[in-house]
Amino acid sequence: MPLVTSKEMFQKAYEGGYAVGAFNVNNMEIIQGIVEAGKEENAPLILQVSAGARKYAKPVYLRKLVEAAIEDTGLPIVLHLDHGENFEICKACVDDGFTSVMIDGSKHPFEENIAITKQVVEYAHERGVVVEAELGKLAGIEDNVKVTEREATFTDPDQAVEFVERTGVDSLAVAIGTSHGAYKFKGEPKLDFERLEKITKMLPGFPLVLHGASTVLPEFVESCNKYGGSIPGAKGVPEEMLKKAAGMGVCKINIDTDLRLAMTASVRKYLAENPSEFDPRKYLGAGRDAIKEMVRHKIKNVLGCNGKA
Ligand SMILES: O=C(CO)COP(=O)(O)O
Ligand SMILES: O=C[C@H](O)COP(=O)(O)O
Ligand SMILES: [Zn+2]
Ligand SMILES: [Zn+2]
Repeated sequence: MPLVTSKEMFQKAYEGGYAVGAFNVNNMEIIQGIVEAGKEENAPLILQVSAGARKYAKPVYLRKLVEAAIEDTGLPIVLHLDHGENFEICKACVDDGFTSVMIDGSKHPFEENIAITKQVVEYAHERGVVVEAELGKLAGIEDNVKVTEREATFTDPDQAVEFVERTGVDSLAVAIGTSHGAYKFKGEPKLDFERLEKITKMLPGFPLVLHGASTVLPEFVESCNKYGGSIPGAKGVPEEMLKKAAGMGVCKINIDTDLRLAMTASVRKYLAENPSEFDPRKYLGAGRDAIKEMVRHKIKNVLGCNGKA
């Protein structure tokens, strides 16, 4: 099975009322943990690479690791660029063999976002690659740029329809109250489901994407803090809300922070409990196992994409 696009994946997910997990990858252990879980659960997978990940690992290493994951598992896997900020990085990834790219023009005014998205769609579609765009602005941290809650804006449903029609984009990330990182809510978690419902009704059959969708499970935060970490007050999107969104046209759910927490908690614990151990395979192996368990949990208990490969 070669790399696939998300076209058919999203269609099946939309009709089935479930979502496909899009997991951020940065190194071999993360990739192996994710695909081992995907294989055991027979789930379709989206592996996404940010600009920061490309810088950290070098593009060729990530691409070859994902190729290895496909050869190893035989799963349908989408290789996706996460938050491409301009045409050039999207083009580089299309040319590099990615099957999906995100052009994130959400920080630009509406007309500019349309123009830049159209340019990417044109280039990508000619080469059989699908495109995700973003409308509305999420709060939180992205590539070290902090968008404050005041600067964040929710997606306007009328604009979403116009945006999709004019750009020809394949999926759209919407802002309904989620945010990137481990600090998503100060008080009670709340998402604007009325807005989501409106968008879904006005764009029937069209796949939507939810960014900033980590749950920040308390046991992992507690474990980080117990073994020398300091991440007080972290809070994410409750699992029930993610399940609800998956039944409302959201076909792709982005998860990065929960992987980071799983890996960090397990590495901290391993090193704290085994102070004389210095073989990186031991603690990175513990990190890989934790990633695998986290992804299995997401696939089975939150996304509902188990058995859908
Ligand atoms: O949206 C994301 C990647 O694009 C990840 O969101 P989290 O920070 O909630 O994991
Ligand atoms: O949305 C952002 C993702 O979590 C990727 O984060 P990063 O830019 O630090 O790799
Ligand atoms: Zn964005
Ligand atoms: Zn994101």
